[in-house]
Amino acid sequence: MTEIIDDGGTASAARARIGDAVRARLDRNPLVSRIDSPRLEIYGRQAFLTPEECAGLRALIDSDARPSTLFSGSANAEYRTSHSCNLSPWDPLVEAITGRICALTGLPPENGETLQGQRYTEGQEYKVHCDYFPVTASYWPAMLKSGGQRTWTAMIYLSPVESGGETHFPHCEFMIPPAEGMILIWNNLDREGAPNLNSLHAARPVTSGTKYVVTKWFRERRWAP
Ligand SMILES: O=C(O)CCC(=O)C(=O)O
Ligand SMILES: [Fe+2]
Repeated sequence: MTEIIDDGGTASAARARIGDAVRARLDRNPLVSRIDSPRLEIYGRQAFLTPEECAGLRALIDSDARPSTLFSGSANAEYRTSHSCNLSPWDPLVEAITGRICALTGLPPENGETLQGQRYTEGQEYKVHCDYFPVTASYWPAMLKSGGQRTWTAMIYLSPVESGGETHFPHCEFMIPPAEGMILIWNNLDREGAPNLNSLHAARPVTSGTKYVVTKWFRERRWAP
């Protein structure tokens, strides 16, 4: 019997290569800017989606959103107070936008989890967390089989927010205010392919207005839930 090596928490040449390829591709794109941070690889592109596309995705989220759960499956009233939903990959708008995220990053569509929509009304937030999986978590063995560690996150803001709702990276000492249509792309792993603690982030509480986002998390291998 071959034993599966539980290496999602360590450096890995395969994961480092994914980082290298995405970095090279984004660095070459004149529409994409690297956000200056020594501790985290993070990029942004304004107006990745048109206002009409943002409105279309907001309508899909409004039609299906329910109270968010945490990855562990527990509904946590305190920690992630937004509403969220998985967007159907067969919806033509979702399909088109997913294709564009993959073209932008060069990441294979089959490694991407289902596009998730999220809505935060006033007072709602998603407290500090990492998108990569802790290998000590009870759900890690299942994640290892379903595509392994998460690598890059792509997130698109779908609405302007009057105040609050910034995406805050506390170890990097910056936060990004939502701008309708803007995509943020960050590497949850470091250059060696190990989880990067500095990718810790939070969605700060919305203080006025409503915030909508879609998030796509990519795995190191084909996602097979
Ligand atoms: O809404 C945000 O600004 C962050 C969302 C987030 O962290 C996530 O979906 O993993
Ligand atoms: Fe996150």
